[in-house]
Amino acid sequence: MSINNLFPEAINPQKNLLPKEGEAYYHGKVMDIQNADQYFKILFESIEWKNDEAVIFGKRYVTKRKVAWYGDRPFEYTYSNVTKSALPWTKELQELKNLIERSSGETFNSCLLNLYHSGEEGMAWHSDGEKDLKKNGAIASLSLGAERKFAFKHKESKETVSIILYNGSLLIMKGLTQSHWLHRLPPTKKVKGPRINLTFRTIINH
Ligand SMILES: O=C(O)CCC(=O)C(=O)O
Ligand SMILES: [Fe+2]
Repeated sequence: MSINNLFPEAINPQKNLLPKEGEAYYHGKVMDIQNADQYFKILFESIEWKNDEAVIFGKRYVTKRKVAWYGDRPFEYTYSNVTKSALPWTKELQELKNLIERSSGETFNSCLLNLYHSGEEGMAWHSDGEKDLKKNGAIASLSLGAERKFAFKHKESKETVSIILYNGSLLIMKGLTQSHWLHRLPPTKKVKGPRINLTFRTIINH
């Protein structure tokens, strides 16, 4: 396993982190710490956070991690077998969407937010290949709050790539990434502070 960005000067948003069959670009920090901390605080207080639910083999699970779903229109989005309707953008989410669109050169029409209260909450291996998402569309992941490790694992070869997601940093996944790679946010006892992650996405209507 390799940690690609131990040194911030080595961060290159043009460099693909994945060795094959996908594209992931780490932009590092796209805002200063003061801004990142301010956005964290506002989102923590103003977003309609709900515990995530998942129905797996008919059994309902409730996670400690909280989630929220916003978008251009009240898109219905099925995530972990649970369908949610998107809420309208708040002022701050609209600002962050604009920033992320300028930084990435991509456009997005929705955002899934995750709130991890501490390092003990994470997200298991998965890919974001839901049928409502634009196929091979970009997903932009903005991190606020505690720094966390993030890992990719190739579905066949099992090779892994890991990075550290800084406060105020942006990661873009696009192309074949979701078809060929899993990703996760590993839980860790070392991180005590909370983190908010925003994944901007493009939903399509069928
Ligand atoms: O919190 C993260 O960095 C990952 C979130 C994620 O993978 C997702 O919401 O699909
Ligand atoms: Fe994901």
